[in-house]
Amino acid sequence: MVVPYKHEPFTNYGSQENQDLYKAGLETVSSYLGEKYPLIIGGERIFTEDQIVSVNPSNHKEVIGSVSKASRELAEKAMQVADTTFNTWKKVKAEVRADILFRAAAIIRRRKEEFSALLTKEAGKPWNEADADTAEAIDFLEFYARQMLSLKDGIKVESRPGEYNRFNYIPLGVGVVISPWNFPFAIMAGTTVAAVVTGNTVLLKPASTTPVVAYKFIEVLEEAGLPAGVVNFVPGSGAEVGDYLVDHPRTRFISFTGSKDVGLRIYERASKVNPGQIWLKRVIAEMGGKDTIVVDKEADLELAAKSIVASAFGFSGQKCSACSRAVIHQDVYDQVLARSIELTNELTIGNPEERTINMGPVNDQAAFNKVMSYVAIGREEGRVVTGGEGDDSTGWFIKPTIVADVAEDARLMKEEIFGPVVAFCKANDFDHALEIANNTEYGLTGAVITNNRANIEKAREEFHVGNLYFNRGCTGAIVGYQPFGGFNMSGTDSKAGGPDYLVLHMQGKTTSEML
Ligand SMILES: NC(=O)c1ccc[n+]([C@@H]2O[C@H](COP(=O)([O-])OP(=O)(O)OC[C@H]3O[C@@H](n4cnc5c(N)ncnc54)[C@H](O)[C@@H]3O)[C@@H](O)[C@H]2O)c1
Ligand SMILES: N[C@@H](CCC=O)C(=O)O
Repeated sequence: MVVPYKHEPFTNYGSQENQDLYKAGLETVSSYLGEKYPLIIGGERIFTEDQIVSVNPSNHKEVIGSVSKASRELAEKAMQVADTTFNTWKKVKAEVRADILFRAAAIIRRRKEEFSALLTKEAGKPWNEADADTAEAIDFLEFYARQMLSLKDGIKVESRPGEYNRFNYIPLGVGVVISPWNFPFAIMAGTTVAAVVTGNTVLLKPASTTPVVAYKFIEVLEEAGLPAGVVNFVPGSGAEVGDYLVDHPRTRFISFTGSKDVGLRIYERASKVNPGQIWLKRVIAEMGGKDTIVVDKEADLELAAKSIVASAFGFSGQKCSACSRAVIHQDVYDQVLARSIELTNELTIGNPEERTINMGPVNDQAAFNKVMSYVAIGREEGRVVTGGEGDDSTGWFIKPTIVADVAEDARLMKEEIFGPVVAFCKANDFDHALEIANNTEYGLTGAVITNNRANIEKAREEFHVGNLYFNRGCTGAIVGYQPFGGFNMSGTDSKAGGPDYLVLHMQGKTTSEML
């Protein structure tokens, strides 16, 4: 009997014991810095000359590891292995598949601080953010395992006298899982195991700036008993390996999380039926956001400022759910802006290996350049009232930046920045605020801070986002509690961590037997 699902608690780093554990995690990670990692195809370790070098974004001279890079030939080899392994894996009982996930969760729980410390080193996550990423990876394993157990016998359908009808789910085939660097553990692991527990085999292409944590996760799956060939680890260039696998006629589905541009490219390419292909590929695509916190005039203004600052600058604003627009009723705009500036100025920025650091670096030089270019745009489109400076000499650090008095149709209000920059925009009234909140092509998260019940109900109906929160920030969905995914150009709204997610990786089969 499996105990009911409960999300993994976050670690209290106020305790000395937990601080010591985290430091021990950092030491463990330091002991393997700079190692070389192979591809894994059918359990075989393959080293290539061409390598992806993963560096610490807080200190770009520190190499986290060098990971072998798949060529098209190796991607083809991996596809053949995954395709063959599907014939055996699809017949493994759902209980056995689920048990592997439960076991993997237990292994990660035992190595929690090591994984979190690795996320600090490889992705620049402060302790609490790294801990949340690790906890979410555990949650996905625990939640999807239970979901599979509840789906394994199908869904009851009606039968008439003399007839026995059944409706069951069967797996799809080979899935290509393409993951982003910003939740390099949770999203990479969650998307991989959702495909695996439903009986599919996987080619995992992790993001190129965070491949080491993905390799460590594959080791966990192996230790948990996952047979060789079920998950094949094929890091590589998106353009080369990504396109090749997306186009491949034996690819049955693609599970992608990342930017709108790449998501659209995948969606379009996957729609083409290539020679030898006998199915329509399925695409799960979770993409970007331009997420808004709306503040009403009847609201707890301290809560509003705290929610904006935490959602805008948590993990340097590098969450698809991050608040990049604060839309505030004109009557309270000045107060919320002033308090948000004060709170922002209290944030500590630096190498997140130090526990007291609130905000670390951005991901890489490209991210640094992009975010700084939006800061420059912000100077033209509004008033930079705090932050606005960057330093890429040792790591890619950008001060948390507030741009005030931005017009509702400005670029800063429309385009995903994916960094620590938030635009403040004044609304005439609550209806106007909702209109501004909806004026983007995205529709991922949003929050409304208000004490007005009628306005809560209005927003519930009219604020068009996949994840809408009231009187809290707009980040931090919990697996199994707040299924996560967005509308419009934010993706296919697949709702990771939700009750419908696994079904996207399967096909329904009806059998009807005359008795
Ligand atoms: N909606 C969500 O749940 C969610 C979650 C996390 C991140 N995101 C979004 O992800 C983006 C940040 O992540 P990113 O910078 O890693 O995104 P990205 O689109 O640059 O890369 C995502 C993945 O796609 C791969 N890729 C690149 N080109 C490819 C191609 N032609 N074919 C196949 N794969 C290819 C990359 O190597 C990487 O593994 C942001 O836009 C963010 O909003 C969305
Ligand atoms: N699920 C995360 C965001 C994932 C994307 O970056 C949240 O709810 O904040």
